[in-house]
Amino acid sequence: MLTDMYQVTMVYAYWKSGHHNDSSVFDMFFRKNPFGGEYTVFAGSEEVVRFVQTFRFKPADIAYLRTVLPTAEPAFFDFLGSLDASEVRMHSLPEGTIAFPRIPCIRVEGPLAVCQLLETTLLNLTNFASLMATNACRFRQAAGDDMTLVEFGLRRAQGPDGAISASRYSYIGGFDATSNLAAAMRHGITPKGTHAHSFVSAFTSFSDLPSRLIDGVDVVERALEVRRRLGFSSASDSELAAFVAYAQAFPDGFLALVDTYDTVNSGIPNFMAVATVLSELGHKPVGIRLDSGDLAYLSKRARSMFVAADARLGGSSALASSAIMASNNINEAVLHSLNDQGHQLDALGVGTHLVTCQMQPALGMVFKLVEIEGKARIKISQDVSKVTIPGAKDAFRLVGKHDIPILDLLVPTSESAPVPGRRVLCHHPFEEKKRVFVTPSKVIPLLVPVWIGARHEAFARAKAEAVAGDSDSDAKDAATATAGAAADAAAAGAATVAPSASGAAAEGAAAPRREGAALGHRVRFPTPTEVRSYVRAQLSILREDHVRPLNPTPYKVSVTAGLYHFIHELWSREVPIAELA
Ligand SMILES: Nc1ncnc2c1ncn2[C@@H]1O[C@H](COP(=O)(O)OP(=O)(O)OP(=O)(O)O)[C@@H](O)[C@H]1O
Ligand SMILES: O=P(O)(O)OC[C@H]1O[C@H](OP(=O)(O)OP(=O)(O)O)[C@H](O)[C@@H]1O
Ligand SMILES: O=C(O)c1cccnc1
Ligand SMILES: [Mg+2]
Repeated sequence: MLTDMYQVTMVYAYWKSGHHNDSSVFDMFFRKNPFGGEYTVFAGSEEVVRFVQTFRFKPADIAYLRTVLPTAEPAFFDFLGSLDASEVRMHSLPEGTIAFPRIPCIRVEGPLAVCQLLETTLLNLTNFASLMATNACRFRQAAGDDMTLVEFGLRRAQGPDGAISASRYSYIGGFDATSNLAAAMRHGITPKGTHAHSFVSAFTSFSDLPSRLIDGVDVVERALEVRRRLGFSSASDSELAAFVAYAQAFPDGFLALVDTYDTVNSGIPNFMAVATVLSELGHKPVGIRLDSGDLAYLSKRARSMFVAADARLGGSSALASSAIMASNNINEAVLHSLNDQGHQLDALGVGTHLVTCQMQPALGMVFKLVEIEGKARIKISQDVSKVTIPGAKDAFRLVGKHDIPILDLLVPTSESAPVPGRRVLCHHPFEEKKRVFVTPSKVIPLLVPVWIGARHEAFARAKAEAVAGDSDSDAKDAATATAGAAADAAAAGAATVAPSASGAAAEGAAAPRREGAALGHRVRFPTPTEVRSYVRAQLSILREDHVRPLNPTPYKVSVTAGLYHFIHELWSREVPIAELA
């Protein structure tokens, strides 16, 4: 039911006109990379497979739909209630694959009615997931590998589900931890947190502390002494009381938010005082968090204060290695600017602009029919970028010397796959003059089976047989090819599909193996950590100019010569030449 009403009304019309069982192929793809970039991290496929596994209208849904469509024939609702994804087959990019425009992220094959019904939910499950993972990946690229990145977005995210998805997919994109406990628990992400300003303001004096001791030592007295020795006379005692209370609770996890009153004259000195006592007692204080002001300047100032204080205290206080964390409306541009200013930050907490995807609030993933009853379909548009690439296709990443991907190639499923060491002509899908020969050293199949419904093979075979009796030989060939592919997959073990791009994948960037299953069977999905490593490995081998933040070079997505000519022939067939008088 998490779908648009028009899916159900279309299905009614398909059913009434006898087309509900037509064999169909849909491609889910996007046309433009987000954030002015030239790559997208595809995500959400695990959620898609989980959805398809249990796809079915419940009796209560059917009862409601009867009230929504009161004029529909009663038998339609019996049909709707009987639908599931057992005749559907789905190929997908492995979760975390770096994807490019026009490459099908998911190819869905099966009866028209069911495939149509999957559209909205599949888009809902992948659009935000992919946008979020891409956004996080850009933050990671900007921050560099050594920065600890913590997602702080729960309070600003688009509702509870937006928040959980944001945490999950920002982890995949390269964040290290989340403040969101529900997401951490559900997805096995490391939870991390500091404390808020309210914790500091909750203490008014040392008398708020029921005890001044840590390990039997009067920490207040010792901290006041360190503060004096370091020469800070205007630091807040109530802030120091709060820091002592936090240190008593977490003597080995002491991280202080230092900007409640005055970062340089109070927060940092109070942190140094408590941290010094803790390290004298054998504990290891963690560091500070800056949450306002000039974060580059304050990080550098804090680092130099730590170094100076450490020297003054005899060089064994461990202050010099304290971590400096920053938060406060950080976005990608701020991050690049902090880099330019030579910040001294070790960790960042990022909320609002990460989880709301400030630079672009949605990805335009779409779901288009590319084949029906073995006949390729094309959607024409004045805007050439919106013209769809017809027919069932596979996608391959052609990798050149030094394991660097050269381009992605769309190949009709009826054509054979490109082979390493063999030269292949790659056409721009729409611009005649743009074509190149590529001799790949490796070929990575991008679309792997993630769902083969238990009855898909029977459906495809029955369709092929029906078409065999037909006179249209084009349709016959295409349908036979579809049935053949289904049979191959079935022979490979329909009940335990083990899709893997790893066979031909570039070293270090292999998709994590996923053991899929037909309806009702148990599935092992790659862990978020495996997906995260896969994202990282691919990014590290892509040409730098494709992934740079500003004005990157587009990565090529091409079609085979056969597909190029087919697209243009079909286009001419579908759009007759206009006559002007
Ligand atoms: N050195 C810096 N270079 C570039 N941008 C920075 C730098 N330091 C902070 N920023 C960014 O500038 C913006 C400052 O926002 P704002 O004026 O709301 O902060 P503030 O007044 O210091 O803090 P608050 O309002 O939370 O007390 C934030 O987006 C922050 O991330
Ligand atoms: O700035 P973000 O990237 O969204 O990171 C999360 C913010 O949430 C907290 O602020 P809080 O809710 O206490 O409010 P404030 O900073 O606006 O005062 C925290 O101190 C960060 O500033
Ligand atoms: O743990 C923190 O410091 C935190 C968590 C959420 C939002 N802001 C800060
Ligand atoms: Mg803030």
